[in-house]
Amino acid sequence: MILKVINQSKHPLPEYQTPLSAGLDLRANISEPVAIKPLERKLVGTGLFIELPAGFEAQIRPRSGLAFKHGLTVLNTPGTIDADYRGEIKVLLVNLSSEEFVVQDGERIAQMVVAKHEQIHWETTEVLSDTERGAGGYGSTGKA
Ligand SMILES: O=c1ccn([C@H]2C[C@H](O)[C@@H](COP(=O)(O)OP(=O)(O)OP(=O)(O)O)O2)c(=O)[nH]1
Ligand SMILES: [Mg+2]
Repeated sequence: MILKVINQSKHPLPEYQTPLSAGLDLRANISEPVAIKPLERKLVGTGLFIELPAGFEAQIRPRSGLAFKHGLTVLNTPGTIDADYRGEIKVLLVNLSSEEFVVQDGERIAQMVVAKHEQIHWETTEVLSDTERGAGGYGSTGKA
């Protein structure tokens, strides 16, 4: 699909790193490095503004490498970019490690997955259909 974008960052547009990648890596667009202390969170801009078609959302997800190596993840993962949002795409990073992490300008800090979604209309009812699972959850299938 084609996605309209305004690129106000100093970096090239995000790219799929491999032919079948689901996510486009997003780069930090910052005037100076951003230090994130242990358990601190920082909102980091990308300089990107998009216009998603109706029925689509963009999800902002962590990069597993940063999470594994540095404990750096996206606090609100998956972040939701609504189709009617016209502001800058920002990434809410949180440092879950015991060491400070410094984000550099242009660093790939998260990935964006564009996905279709439904919008529902409620139908209020008194009864839901019977299923084998019923109300079981939270590990219910592991029990004897
Ligand atoms: O990681 C994110 C999450 C959200 N947004 C932008 C796009 C999204 O459309 C808007 C609102 O996000 P959300 O609905 O998650 O936040 P909210 O706390 O419910 O704020 P609002 O009342 O503005 O919807 O903020 C981002 O740039 N990055
Ligand atoms: Mg909201």
